[in-house]
Amino acid sequence: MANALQFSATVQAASPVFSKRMHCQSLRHRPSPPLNYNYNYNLLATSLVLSKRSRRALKVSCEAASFDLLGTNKIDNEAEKKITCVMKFGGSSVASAERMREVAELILSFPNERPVIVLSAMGKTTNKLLLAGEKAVSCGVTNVDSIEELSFIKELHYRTAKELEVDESPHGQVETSHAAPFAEHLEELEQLLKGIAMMKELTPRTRDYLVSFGECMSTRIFAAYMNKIGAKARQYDAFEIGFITTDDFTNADILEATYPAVAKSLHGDWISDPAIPIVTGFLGKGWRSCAITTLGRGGSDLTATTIGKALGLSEIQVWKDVDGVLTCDPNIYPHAEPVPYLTFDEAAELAYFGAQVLHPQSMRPAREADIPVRVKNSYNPNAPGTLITRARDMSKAVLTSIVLKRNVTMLDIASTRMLGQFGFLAKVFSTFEDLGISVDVVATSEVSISLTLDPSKLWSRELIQQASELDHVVEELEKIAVVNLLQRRSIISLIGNVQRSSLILEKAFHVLRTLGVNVQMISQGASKVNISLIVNDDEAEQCVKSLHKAFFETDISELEWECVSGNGSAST
Ligand SMILES: Nc1ncnc2c1ncn2[C@@H]1O[C@H](COP(=O)(O)OP(=O)(O)O)[C@@H](O)[C@H]1O
Ligand SMILES: N[C@@H](CC(=O)OP(=O)(O)O)C(=O)O
Repeated sequence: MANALQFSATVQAASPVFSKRMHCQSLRHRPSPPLNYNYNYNLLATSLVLSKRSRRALKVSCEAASFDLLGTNKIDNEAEKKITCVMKFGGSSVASAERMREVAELILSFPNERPVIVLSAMGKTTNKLLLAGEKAVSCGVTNVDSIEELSFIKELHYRTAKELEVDESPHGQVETSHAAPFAEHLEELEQLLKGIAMMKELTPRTRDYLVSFGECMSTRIFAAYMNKIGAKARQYDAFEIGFITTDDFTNADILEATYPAVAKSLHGDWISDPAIPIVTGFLGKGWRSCAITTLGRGGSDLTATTIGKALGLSEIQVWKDVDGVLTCDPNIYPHAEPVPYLTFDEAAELAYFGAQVLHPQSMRPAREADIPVRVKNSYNPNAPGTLITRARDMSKAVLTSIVLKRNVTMLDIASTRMLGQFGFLAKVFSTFEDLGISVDVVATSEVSISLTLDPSKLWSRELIQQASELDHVVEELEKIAVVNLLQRRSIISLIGNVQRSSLILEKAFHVLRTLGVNVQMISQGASKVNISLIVNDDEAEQCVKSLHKAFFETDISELEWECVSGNGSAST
């Protein structure tokens, strides 16, 4: 069964439902530093004082939610013309003072644009914060100040502020527009790590609160710098301006109420006192918990597309450290090349199946509002980048990109009953639904089903929990089927013009056969842009390299020659 080659349409995991009504609870502010260390930091994170700013944000969110229900667009058209685009800069683009200077210059080099800026945390700050949190769990309260990652983060932010000549701490002074009041965040971060050390536990909720310091500090420093050089800017914490999410800590989804709330906040301020908005990427506020949530790793892309849709902007730009979306991960194969055009479907599939360059959910708001997304390189702004739109000319398109998702768990499930049994698939999928596990790729026959489990959902849990969950899945499925669990598999996704699937498959199987690789499952997505192949983890990289050579380093006419028939058609 493990090697059985099956072919069927992919059943995509159901998209999260966005219909929950926004619950207008009090929007709470970041907790004040504790008066002493003898506290439960979990309670601390929820028992908060409503600041003046939070009360204003609450009012704005509630008004915006009711304004949405009325369906009336109160924002006047003149104002709508003013903000033109959103520009998101990832961690690599704002990793140092020098990079921040270059990004500021880049923003100001578009005098006709009036952008909203979305920033990620500086460089690898998010990883460092997570590591610091892990270390705090076991290091003991008195050793927190010697956590290496904490020192690194402090040093990086103080040094950057110093090099940019912005005040890091307006304590005791009147807060000026070029002050970057992040010193209090660093104090608070240390208190939080002490809280974690005391509790010896790092919950998903605390993890989100912990990583939020990265974006809160980078945006404050950058906004202060913009003001210092005379470009009037205003910093915003996304969780204070209406980014309302589910309470799925570490992987929250944006709720519908976000769009009118964010539009109202940003437009309102723009109209009364225009200044370039500098917004924290990645962060939101849980609609029930009112605690800070994060949108999953790389979530600032989603912040940017959400703002694009909220404000009805004409373009969404995501600035990275590569020349756009590439034909494969450059870390696997350095000869990867930029892809000039993509459809939303292709980009979404590419991101969902593991291309780190875009957040998996980030295409949804752009597609819903039909706003072009441009992926550009902040290190090389002259490179054309990748333009992602609803449709593109597919007449010459064969393969667009190859994506690798590693460390995937595959299940072969064969019914214990014979042919014609109804309800088998329903039972299998309801088991996954009950256990809250989503499925990536599926191939079925009448009595058997092969599928892979979404590692981002499964692996975000603790290791022990993962193992017991997998055991539980197998146990449940064994009530109706013979189950074979296969770990350390990889999904190779061939993103492109599936109207030419015969050509793609012929070529791909020729390559894989030459390598002696046995494909264990194959599935063609209903989206018609993706063919997924499952192979062993240890064979996967070589497969990607060889596939890349065959598809992208071979003259297209050679591919055409092999193609018996099949004109591409425009994708919509
Ligand atoms: N298909 C791909 N195209 C482009 N980049 C890719 C691809 N697959 C993986 N990557 C990696 O994604 C990185 C860019 O994404 P990311 O780290 O999120 O950037 P940023 O932090 O600037 O937002 C690149 O440096 C590259 O190593
Ligand atoms: N800082 C967050 C959010 C983000 O979007 O980052 P980046 O744009 O650097 O991928 C992360 O590292 O996941």
